[in-house]
Order: sequence, then structure tokens, then C-alpha cells
Amino acid sequence: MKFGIELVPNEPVFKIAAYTKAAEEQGFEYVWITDHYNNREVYSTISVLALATNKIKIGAGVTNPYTRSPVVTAASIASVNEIAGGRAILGIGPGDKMTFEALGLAGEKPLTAVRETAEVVRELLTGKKVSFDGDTVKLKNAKLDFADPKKTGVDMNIPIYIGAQGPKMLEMAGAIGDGILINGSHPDDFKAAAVQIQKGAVAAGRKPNDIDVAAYTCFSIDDDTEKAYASTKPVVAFIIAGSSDVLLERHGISQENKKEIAGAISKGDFKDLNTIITDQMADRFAVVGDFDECMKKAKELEKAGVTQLVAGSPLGPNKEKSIKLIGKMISEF
Ligand SMILES: C[C@H](OP(=O)(O)OC[C@@H](O)[C@@H](O)[C@@H](O)Cn1c2nc(=O)[nH]c(=O)c-2cc2ccc(O)cc21)C(=O)N[C@@H](CCC(=O)N[C@@H](CCC(=O)O)C(=O)O)C(=O)O
Repeated sequence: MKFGIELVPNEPVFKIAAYTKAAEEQGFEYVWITDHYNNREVYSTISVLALATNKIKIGAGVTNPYTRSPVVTAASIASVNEIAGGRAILGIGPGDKMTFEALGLAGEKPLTAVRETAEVVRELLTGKKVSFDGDTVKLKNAKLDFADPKKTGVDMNIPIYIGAQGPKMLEMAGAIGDGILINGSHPDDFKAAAVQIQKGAVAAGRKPNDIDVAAYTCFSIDDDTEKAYASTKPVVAFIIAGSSDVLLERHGISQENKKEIAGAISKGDFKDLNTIITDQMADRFAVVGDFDECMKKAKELEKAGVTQLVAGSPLGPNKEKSIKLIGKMISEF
């Protein structure tokens, strides 16, 4: 199984670069930077990571088709790919609806928008002229002059991963994605996702095993188990508050639990969350605990079909220490 790290650019970019450099030295193969309008801009961030590293693959994880035009997304990831000497990866997802409200965006036809974006980005990365008359994307002889590999000397066949959770998005991701980034930390999430991915891949004449199934986990590791759980519970609370009923049912979270958690979040009662969110709940929505517990959970995810474990926020009470502990997991996996 490969290991990646998800970093949210809500800290100075040079700090993100230091974490990424440390992760590269610990054997992580991927770094994924989230894309939300209210944090530092994802392509500026991954350009710096490209300059600060020389091996780790660098991904936008994930861009959406609404806050940026697909042509600008193609130009951005191609530019980073040139700086990174061919190590860039593009993650595309339908975007967090919550953030769209603030921007007056409707986020319509998410499946069509993600599919059409992936299609035109792939075309544009060939450096050829692209005309496309889609539902959500319309192009007329658009061309990325610089994307021609003969000009950059860099392979612009950039892998495209789809950020997906819902059944139709997962099925579509199985049909078009080089990889899939699934927000989930429990084997049951990946057993359920495998059915949709398989359906989409087979219908598209693809081999499901050719697809990198990445678990975008909520991850918290520390020598002190209690501290690891305490650091992950506020993140688990936000996940539960934003989860679909299907997901909550799968993990045995009642509507009362959800209401109580959402209430505590809106009041900003984060210390209460430590009691409202039980360790059992945290185990369903996070890979959390000491080295042995996280190792065991990572093995269970691999058995459920995960091919890349992305260690996501909060990583643990101390990020630098967590990166080293996960490095030990990587070396012993
Ligand atoms: C749109 C939504 O798809 P979803 O995959 O469940 O979306 C939830 C999240 O994946 C989505 O919000 C992501 O953008 C969240 N996300 C991030 N979102 C961000 O904004 N930024 C990030 O950095 C980010 C990272 C990320 C990483 C992994 C991951 O799995 C998700 C991530 C959904 O409702 N899908 C349903 C229904 C889809 C639908 O609306 N279908 C209609 C419309 C059809 C059409 O589109 O034409 C229909 O069938 O008629 C389904 O898949 O079944």
C-alpha cells in the first residue's frame, strides 16, 4: 500500500513545505493539498512544494469545476507539472457545497461538471486545439501553447483522481479516474465504495485493479492514545455533522447524536465534543491511536481494497512527531 499525506493550507506555505519535505524524507509517496477558497490558494502552494522537494508526487486534492474554469485548472496543473519535473497529479471533485453558499455558486450538475472537466483537461494537456460543446463546459479551439511535451520536455499525461463519496460519483470515478480519493477511514466505507467503482470501471471496459483507491482519512497518531483521540474528536465532529444519513447509518450514528454534535459545534463548545464524541465513534471516522493501533487499522483498510492511505488532518497532537511515526509505519508496513 502507498502512503500519502493531506495538508490543509491554513498555515503559511513555507510551513506546509517543511511538513512536505519531512514527509518525503519519511517515505511518503504523495502529498495532497486541499482546495477551499478560504484557505491559501492550492496551485500557489503546490508550486512551492514542487520547488522544495524532488521525489514526492504533488496533488491538488481536490479542485472543483465551479470556482475555477477547467481551462485555468489545466493551465495551473500543467505549470506545476513543469516546475515539478512531471510529479503533479490533479484531483477533481464536485466541491464542498457549504463553501459554495458564500460564493453564490449553485454547484449544479456535479457529475456532469466533474466528468466534462476531466475530459477537457486531458484534451488540453495534449497541447492540441480543443473544441468542446458540453453541458457545463464550452470551448472553441482552446489551446495550452506551452503544454506540448516537445516544448517542456515533461510528460503532460498527468494522472487525474476523482474526489468522490456518493454512489453515482464513485461509479463515474470508476469509469474515468486514474485514481479515486474517498473521504473515509473505516473498512466498511471502502467495501461499499468498491461495488460502485467496480460497476463504473467494468461498464467503461476498465480493470478495477488499475485504479488507485485512496483513503483520504482523518488520521491521528501519538504514543499517548488518549492524546491521539482528543486531537481527532473535533475533526470527527465536523465529519459527522456534514455526513449523509446513509453514511451515519452505516456507522451507527443516530439523528440525535448528529443533532447534539451539530449543536455543540454551532455553540463552539469544542471541549464538550471530547465527551459527546465517544472513542467508538472516533474509530468509525478516523484512523486513530498509538503506533500499533494505527498499523492495525491501516492493514484493515488495505484488506478492504485501499491502495493508498492518505494521512489527513489532524495527523495527531504534534504534526512533526506524527509524520515520523507514520514514517515508521511506512518502513515496517
Ligand atoms: C455531488 C455529490 O458527490 P459526492 O462525491 O458525494 O460529493 C461529496 C464530496 O466528495 C465533495 O464535496 C468533494 O468535493 C469533497 N472534497 C473536497 N471538496 C473541496 O471543496 N475541496 C477539497 O479539497 C476536497 C477534498 C476532498 C478529498 C477527498 C474527497 O473524497 C472529497 C473531497 C453527490 O451528491 N453525489 C450524489 C448525487 C449526484 C447528483 O447530484 N446526481 C444528479 C445530477 C446529475 C448531473 O450531475 O448531471 C442526478 O443524478 O440527477 C451521488 O454521487 O450519488
